[in-house]
Amino acid sequence: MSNDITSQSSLSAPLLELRGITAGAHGCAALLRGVSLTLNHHQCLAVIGPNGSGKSTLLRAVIGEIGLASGHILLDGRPLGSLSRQARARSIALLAQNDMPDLRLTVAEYVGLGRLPHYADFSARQHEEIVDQAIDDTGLPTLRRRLLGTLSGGELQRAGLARAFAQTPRVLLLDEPTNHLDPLARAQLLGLVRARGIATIAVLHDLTLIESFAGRVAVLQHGRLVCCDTPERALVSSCIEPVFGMRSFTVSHPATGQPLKIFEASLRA
Ligand SMILES: Nc1ncnc2c1ncn2[C@@H]1O[C@H](COP(=O)(O)OP(=O)(O)OP(=O)(O)O)[C@@H](O)[C@H]1O
Repeated sequence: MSNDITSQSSLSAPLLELRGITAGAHGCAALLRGVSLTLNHHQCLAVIGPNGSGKSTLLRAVIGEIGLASGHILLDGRPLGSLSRQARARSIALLAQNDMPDLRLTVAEYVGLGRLPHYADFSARQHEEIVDQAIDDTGLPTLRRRLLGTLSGGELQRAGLARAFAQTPRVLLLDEPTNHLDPLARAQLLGLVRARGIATIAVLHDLTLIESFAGRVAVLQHGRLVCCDTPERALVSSCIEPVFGMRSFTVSHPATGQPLKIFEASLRA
């Protein structure tokens, strides 16, 4: 086993690899079934799928909140399970869907929590600089001393992203990070993530944002991976319609002439 792992650590190996993982909450049928995925350095992978298809479960399995019934998760070719909690927290940050931070914290205090896994390895000054940078990068410098309880939903979302940035992870996991955000703010937040260059897995519901954000898209249905490909190839009717019940069309952008995907969604009672 150890030889196998060593040989995985070459530069060409993916940063994160899920090999046939099956996982579920205690006493439940499997919520993920044989999912295999790879995430390369600096790559953005979008995970899409209907409600309840296992997207959050996938992220929770990667951070070790949910145990695997079978399969392996490797970081740089090493089983994640062989890493200490601290080593894992230094490497992987999660911005969860229903993060409930203590609303009495200031933005700076909250973002500073991202430094905890690195606490002993940096001076107070260095921690402060990293926190300040994360706050600046997410456009929150004027809110540094504000209590979380006074922020709007979108500001709170950006503070959560700043905390994840401050953790300086190698892999960033984002669970519906554009919730609560207006259309411009959604694009801005995903732009911030891309610009950061961290390998990222983001659960997204807004299919129109994916092409400009992600290099690959994983489509989940009933806990199974039904497709993982480039947005161009994955966001087509043959993949999308059986999963979401809606069609996808590629049209020519009226201003730029670039291919543009539109998704047909009809209201259903
Ligand atoms: N602790 C648990 N116990 C029982 N069932 C669970 C548990 N956690 C998740 N589930 C079930 O697992 C399935 C997948 O949940 P998950 O949260 O991963 O879905 P999702 O794709 O992220 O959904 P959404 O888009 O609604 O956020 C759902 O049917 C959910 O009810």
